Amino acid sequence: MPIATTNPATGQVLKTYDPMSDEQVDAAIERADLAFRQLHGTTVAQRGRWLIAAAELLEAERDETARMMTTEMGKTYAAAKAEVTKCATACRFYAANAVRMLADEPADAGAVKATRAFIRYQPIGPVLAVMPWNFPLWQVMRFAAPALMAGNTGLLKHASNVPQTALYLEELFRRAGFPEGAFSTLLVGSEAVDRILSDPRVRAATLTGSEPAGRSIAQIAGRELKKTVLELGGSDPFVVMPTADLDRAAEVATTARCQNNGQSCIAAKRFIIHTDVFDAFAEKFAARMSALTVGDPMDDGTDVGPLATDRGRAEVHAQVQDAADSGATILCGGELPAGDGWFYPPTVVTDLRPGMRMWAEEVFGPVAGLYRASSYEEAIEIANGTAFGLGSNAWTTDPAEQERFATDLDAGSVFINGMTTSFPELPFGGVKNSGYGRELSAVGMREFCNTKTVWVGAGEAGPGAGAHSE
Ligand SMILES: O=CCCCC(=O)O
Repeated sequence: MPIATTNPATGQVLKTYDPMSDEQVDAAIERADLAFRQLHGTTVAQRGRWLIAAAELLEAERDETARMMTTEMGKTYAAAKAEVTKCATACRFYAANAVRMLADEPADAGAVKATRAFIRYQPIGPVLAVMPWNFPLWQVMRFAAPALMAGNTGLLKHASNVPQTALYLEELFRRAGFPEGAFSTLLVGSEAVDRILSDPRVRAATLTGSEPAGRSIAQIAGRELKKTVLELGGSDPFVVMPTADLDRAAEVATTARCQNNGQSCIAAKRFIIHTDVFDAFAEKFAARMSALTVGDPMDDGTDVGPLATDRGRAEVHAQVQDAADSGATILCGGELPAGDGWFYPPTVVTDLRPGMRMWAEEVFGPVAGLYRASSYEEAIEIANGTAFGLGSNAWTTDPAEQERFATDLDAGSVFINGMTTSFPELPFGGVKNSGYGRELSAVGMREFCNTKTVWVGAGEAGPGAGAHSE
């Protein structure tokens, strides 16, 4: 894929970039390594001041930054503005909380025969971040803000269709005051990742992206014995039980499926509805999905903009057609629109069966699959019956059922009577083929820290010397 900005609303190529040479990449790695040593000599409070400066820049430049993102990947301007604001909030959150998150953690010295014992969180060095286009600012920020606060440096290999956003991020951190090299963008194709991650100066990698991309990074990192955090695809269930508020559930389901033009790993994708309320929910949901306005993402009245790439749209349509050809019912949408731009209508498909692509695959567009469950147990079986386990949603007002869903849904998060979303305060990540490790919160920040055990004895032969063998 060429490194270029192509407006998904028109299909027009607006700007192209030459990939960086190996020499340029090596120089950036060297700068990241030097900046790591420099950051080591700074306090958390100093790094917090730089991060607050980044937040201020984001807030001041919100509208033009949002316009750039909309032009590069098609999300609505309103959603892009919200994304910039969310990034600023995350910067402020980590600036305010990193001292607490990185503080030495005392342990029970007596229990380990020490005079003092504690855990110290220390940075590990330059981290490679391989990031996707769908939340081009946020996905990077949720890695960068905690990583920089911890004292790590970042090397960004962003998706090839968002080069302007990638370059903006490098500039943002430099203008905010972080040392040269603390955060660098590498304009390279994915074939360069093996060489970068194999460099001994690069200590770890984080990837948000597809399952194949995750496997590839994990393979390289395994060979090189480097830590990875992987946030991969999802096919999140959205279960609706008879006690749920159906109007509210249908409204949130529509947002949960069509947020970001349907292109979010944590979008609800499989709607598992109890038989008793299936018909009522299906009617309300299809009506809401059909009422969404698809069009120019810069227009305030648009709910759903174009998909980011022509290839992505072709894939979504092929999945819908495969279901229709195999006997599924299309309640709304499903037609490829004529004209320029990679638009796709909000679509609801039901009567899905095993063997259809939509049954097993993630659909990365505004397409919902509706499934019928005759009991709680069947709902759980369908919900957990995929290779993914990122987010999950369940709608019920029965407290006992809420408890059961919280335990039984096999996913990195469970949202009851709401939709999956990310917060700087809460860990974010998945299980099964949705990846491993966590981003955000103290848990995410510590993924790229050396969790160092410090044991201090009195120096006498005896307790300290013998402690390890007991
Ligand atoms: O594709 C992943 C989307 C994550 C969005 C979020 O963090 O809210």
